[in-house]
Amino acid sequence: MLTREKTEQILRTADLMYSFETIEATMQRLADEITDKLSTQCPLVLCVMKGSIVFAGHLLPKLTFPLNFDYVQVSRYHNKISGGEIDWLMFPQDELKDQVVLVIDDILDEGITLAEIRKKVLDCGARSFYSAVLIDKDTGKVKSFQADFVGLTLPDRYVFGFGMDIHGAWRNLPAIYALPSEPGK
Ligand SMILES: O=P(O)(O)OC[C@H]1O[C@H](OP(=O)(O)OP(=O)(O)O)[C@H](O)[C@@H]1O
Ligand code: HPA
Repeated sequence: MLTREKTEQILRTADLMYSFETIEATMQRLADEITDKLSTQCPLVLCVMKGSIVFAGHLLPKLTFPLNFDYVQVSRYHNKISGGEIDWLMFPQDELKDQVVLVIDDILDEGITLAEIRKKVLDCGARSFYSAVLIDKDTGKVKSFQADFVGLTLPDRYVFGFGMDIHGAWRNLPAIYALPSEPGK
């Protein structure tokens, strides 16, 4: 875990990428798009913990149609800033058969996490799979996964805030920040 001093220093040297106001407006647009597509289908909405807790908390009250809710918990970054193997910590496999599933995640980076979740959800018998992400990171590479609903895009920098962590910290920030860009990027 980071010290308090180091945690505060990270924020002081970071760049603000999206304010709370921008994120809130984006949330309403996403909710409208999701409503257009899924409002008659009583979807099972799965939020991907931990990162999407803040996104889910703001988006769900804007989805004013019948739905069911549960969560998946996976970790691929393990509080680091580059990804590795996926650890499956919670997966509600018994609930998925014949469901229209909407998975909501904070960030689509390399796309590995959501590609694996989609495979598992469909293997468990879901009728269809949709995904909504708050951030789609422009990695400059072809991804194995595209989201159906995308909030905002960001350049290929490590970002945190609004649910996303930096070494486990700052998920609680109401805006999105990026670590200083590396020279040459
Ligand atoms: O597109 P990818 O490169 O696979 O990365 C995206 C995933 O990484 C983060 O989760 P993380 O493993 O950090 O766990 P967390 O949600 O607990 O922070 C984020 O919340 C996404 O689920
Ligand atoms: O840039 C990121 N920030 C936080 N979590 C992440 N998971 C994948 N990429 C990121």
